[in-house]
Amino acid sequence: MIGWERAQPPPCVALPLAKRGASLPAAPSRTDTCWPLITMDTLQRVFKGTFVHSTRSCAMEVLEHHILGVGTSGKILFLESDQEQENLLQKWGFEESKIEELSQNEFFMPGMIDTHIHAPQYAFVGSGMDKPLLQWLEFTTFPTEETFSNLDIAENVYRGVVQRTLMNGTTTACYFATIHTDSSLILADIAHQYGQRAFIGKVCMDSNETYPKYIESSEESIFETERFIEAMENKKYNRVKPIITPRFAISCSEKLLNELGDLADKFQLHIQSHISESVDEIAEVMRLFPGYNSYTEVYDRNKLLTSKTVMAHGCHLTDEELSIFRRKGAAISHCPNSNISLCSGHLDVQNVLKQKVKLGLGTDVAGGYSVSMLDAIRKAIETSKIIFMEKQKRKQENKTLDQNEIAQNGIASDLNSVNDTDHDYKVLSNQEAFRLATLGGSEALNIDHITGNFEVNKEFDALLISTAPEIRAHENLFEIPTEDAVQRFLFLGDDRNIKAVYVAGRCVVPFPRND
Ligand SMILES: Nc1nc2[nH]cnc2c(=O)[nH]1
Ligand SMILES: [Zn+2]
Repeated sequence: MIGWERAQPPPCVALPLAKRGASLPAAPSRTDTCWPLITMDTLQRVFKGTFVHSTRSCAMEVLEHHILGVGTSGKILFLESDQEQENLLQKWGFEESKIEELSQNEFFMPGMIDTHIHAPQYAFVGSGMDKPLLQWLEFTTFPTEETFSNLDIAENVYRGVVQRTLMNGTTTACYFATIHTDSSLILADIAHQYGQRAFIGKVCMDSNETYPKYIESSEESIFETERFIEAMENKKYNRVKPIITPRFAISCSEKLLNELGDLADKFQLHIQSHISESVDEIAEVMRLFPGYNSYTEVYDRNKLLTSKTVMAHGCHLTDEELSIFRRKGAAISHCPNSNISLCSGHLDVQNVLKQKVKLGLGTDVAGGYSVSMLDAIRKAIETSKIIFMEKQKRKQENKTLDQNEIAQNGIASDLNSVNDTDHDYKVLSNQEAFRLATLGGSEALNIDHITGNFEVNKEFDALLISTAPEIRAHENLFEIPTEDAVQRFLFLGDDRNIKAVYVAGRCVVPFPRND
């Protein structure tokens, strides 16, 4: 079994974290069956300053004057008020002089989680933005992806996308590669080399009416997916895992979808695909799968909707379909840049959250033109504002219709009445968007027991942010309340503000020098 499994109660465990520390328990004897499993985490680094993260109950928690300890395992051992400093140092046997103190302009936030990105499409990011989805796939995307049978092309583009996303603060990326197994393995290796946490999907597609050159048979697709999974297993990467990746229903036969569902189950793997991105796409799916009632049903009846599934877009899902997502514990990756760039539609984030469906953000490079998750945060907020304005406009139009009806008939029919929920619509807050890019992403990928915020025992995936005035001279971010500095970073910041990136406690940006 591979993947980041939620811990089963282990047969034998080390002491609870709170009890670990300076006074180590005696090592068990060699004959003790627990011996190989005991690992003592020792305190490796301590940071002091401001930490900003999300929890289940608080979209954005700002912890000033705090102290955070990271163990050799890469896990967070404590996060407490710095008033506890002396006790903590004593308990963990750590020297005060080794504490790394942040400046007034700096804070730590969790690493961002891109729940949907196409690594090969980095090759043409920012171009081909003048077509709707299906034409864009046919004329821009498939011809480019086809060239990834060439391993040199793959190596070059994949190195670029891993470097660029890491520099922009993506500590976890859920990647689509191409149909080519060997170049997909190169992507896995590069993510591993650079220390990025990643899911890698060898893309599966056995149908392609519009561009038949970029295709595999269903047998080949299953055989190659198994080869990919096995090769990944043999590599034993700690933080890079395979993910079952049917491209979308249009490019997969029912047989292929079904067999991929079986593979996901057999190896207990994560699953990713696209769903209900554009109206034309949905019509095509319903034409190709006449025996199904909805797009969601196509995946669900083929065992592709599980608690480890993340489906990109979902702009046009009905509430009934969303309720299937909720029941199955499947997640949606909201890709607002792509939704706008390809004129696919808007996802109503507030409705998805109301329906209690797991939700993360994705860049969807290169349907989306930015590799930055900060851009995804901004576009998610802007999309929500557009929906808000549309609802306001509808409300105003209906009010006018009502007034006209009253003038004519003395009473208004309720034909024009706006749904109650439309009146309550709230724009997605900055804090909630921040949560979607961090903790939400970890929930969507079902790795929230490992990463997503600064809870003790999770791995330290973090960004050291600097809002110092010399970085952006034209905005005075100096000496403003932390909440305001965070908000301004979310709207105005970029990779220049990201001074360091940590994955599981290891500094991965700036990149280590080779000399
Ligand atoms: N945005 C997007 N949608 C898709 N649907 C199927 N393939 C793709 C893709 O590469 N990008
Ligand atoms: Zn996509």
